[in-house]
Amino acid sequence: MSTLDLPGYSHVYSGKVRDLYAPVGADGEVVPDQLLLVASNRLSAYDWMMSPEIPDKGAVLTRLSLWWFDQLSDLVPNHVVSTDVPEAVAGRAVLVRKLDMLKVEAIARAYLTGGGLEEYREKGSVSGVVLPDGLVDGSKLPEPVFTPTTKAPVGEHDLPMSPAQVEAELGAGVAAEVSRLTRAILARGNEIAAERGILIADTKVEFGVSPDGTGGLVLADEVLTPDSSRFWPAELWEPGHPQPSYDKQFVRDWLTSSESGWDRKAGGPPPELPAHVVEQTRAKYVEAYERLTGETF
Ligand SMILES: N#Cc1c(N)ncnc1-c1cnn(CCN2CCOCC2)c1
Repeated sequence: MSTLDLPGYSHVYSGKVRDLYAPVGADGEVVPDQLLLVASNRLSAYDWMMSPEIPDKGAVLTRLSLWWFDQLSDLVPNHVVSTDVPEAVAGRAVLVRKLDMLKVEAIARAYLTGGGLEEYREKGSVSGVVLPDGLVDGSKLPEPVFTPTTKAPVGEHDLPMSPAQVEAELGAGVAAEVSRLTRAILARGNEIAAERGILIADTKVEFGVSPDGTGGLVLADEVLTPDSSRFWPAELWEPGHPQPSYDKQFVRDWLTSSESGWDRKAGGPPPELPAHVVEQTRAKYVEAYERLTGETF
């Protein structure tokens, strides 16, 4: 993964699909209260980084996240400062307030699948919340459930956190507010997305607080994008089996088809994606953005 040489910025961190830079002042010192959040065109599937990248993915998801921040501004303040960013990352980067980030991945689930379904099948509950009997893969939950995890180091897996662990990490008051806001964000997201034919099964958001201790929780990172959430086409929703992913299904279907020649269980890396899969995947990201926002990419 190559980081960019951005004059006026120093590289801080690279995740699977996004990179973080710190602005550097004329004196060569890092500007202490801002960061540049850059969305790449990288795509991960089945825990592998795909090649080639998906053109415009970073720009589409950045625009979508900015749109959601605006839709949610009555619910929670956010970290966005400006989209006045270096030309090299124009359209796919945001200047943000540097926050003290909470050490909890704030996840809420509106539909049961993935790790939540596994826990439900084992315990009849998820993150301590007892659920009705008879739920299956893709079942809609009576209401969004907060299912927090730790923030594991790169290469390790996030681990489920019990309510007691979250309270120990954040304090009872902040823990309750994080739970409330995370569920409210997903509920609002689904109100809007459902009108556009998209179901958001679950989402991961991140909160921070101002380093000077003033104010309350601030919504950071990205919000309600196909990278942070499971997007499902509403017209294909059918509980009882894995749902098609709005944005990654073309990649998954090709990788698991005989055409790719990839044996996922063998443990080796996946092959290069063919052009038609790359193009179809780009088109799905653009379609999600345009259906949700009503704007043309
Ligand atoms: N958004 C945002 C944001 C913000 N507004 N303020 C401070 N930090 C972050 C941020 C963005 N990504 N990460 C996770 C990656 N960390 C990078 C450092 O090392 C630990 C992992 C933190």
